Amino acid sequence: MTAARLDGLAAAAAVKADVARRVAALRERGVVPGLGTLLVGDDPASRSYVTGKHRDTAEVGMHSVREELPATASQAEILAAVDRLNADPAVTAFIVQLPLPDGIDENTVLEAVDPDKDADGLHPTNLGRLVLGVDPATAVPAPLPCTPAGILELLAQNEVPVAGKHVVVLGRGITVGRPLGLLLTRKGTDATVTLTHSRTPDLAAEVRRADVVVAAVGVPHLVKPDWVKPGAAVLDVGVTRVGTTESGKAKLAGDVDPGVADVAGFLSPNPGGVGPMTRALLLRNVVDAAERSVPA
Ligand SMILES: Nc1nc2c(c(=O)[nH]1)N[C@@H](CN(C=O)c1ccc(C(=O)N[C@@H](CCC(=O)O)C(=O)O)cc1)CN2
Repeated sequence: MTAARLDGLAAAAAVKADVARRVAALRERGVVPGLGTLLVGDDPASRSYVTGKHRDTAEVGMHSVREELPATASQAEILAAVDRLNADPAVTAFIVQLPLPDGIDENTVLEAVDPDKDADGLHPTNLGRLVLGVDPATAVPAPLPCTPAGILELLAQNEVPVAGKHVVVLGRGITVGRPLGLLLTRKGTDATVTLTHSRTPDLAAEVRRADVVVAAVGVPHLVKPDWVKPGAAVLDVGVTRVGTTESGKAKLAGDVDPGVADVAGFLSPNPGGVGPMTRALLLRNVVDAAERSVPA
């Protein structure tokens, strides 16, 4: 078996086309949605993700505002930058690029973001709304964390069902695993989820029971072909820089062994799978926030 490719670039293009249409409609009403970003430090991966986010905003007709601080910035300086973005009328919603440098309390920084301007869905109020919103029909509208929402969109566009299926998520982090478990178990989505982590005793045995596997741990090629049920859908989210090419470009490895393509029914490439969806769903969160801010 060769797995069908869950092409994140194609799926992200469809999301971005819809966002661009909605941005154009808002502009006709005099509203220009704006994304703000705050980058602290000089991690090359974070810098390249933030640069990509600004490129995306230009592509869909949005405005963007970029705040940068050195790796030596204090917690107070970071909180002051968050306050500037909270107060900036040109910023509809913004993100604080994670991870923050060692010694900075990430939760305090995320909590300082105005929940109405939270483009990442990571403010405790918005995560709480996700917890409460097990029934989307009665839920308060709130941004969803971008990678989990992107994974659901990628599966939906490729008609991979999750309702009634067993999804095994590897990784309990706040940007992917934990909110993904909440999203997948909402009414209407109706998956059964096993959320695994570094202390799960027999990871291979858990993964073998999965109809859908989401690997978000950052361990190169952790998920082996003999862990995967034939025909399962496998989403490769984690990424590790494992060196540099001769031309100086970073060499990346996903969490999924390439041999899994011979066993799985569907496989997201990495790069080119979930990463572009994370960026596209960020744009959707910003345009959602802009539409919420104007009368219907
Ligand atoms: N505030 C946040 N910080 C971080 C998040 C997040 O959702 N919010 N997620 C990740 C990083 N991330 C977005 O910020 C992100 C990761 C990967 C990609 C992406 O498009 N990757 C490309 C490959 C890019 C490369 O060559 O390095 C791909 O997969 O094709 C976009 C965004 C942690 N921090």
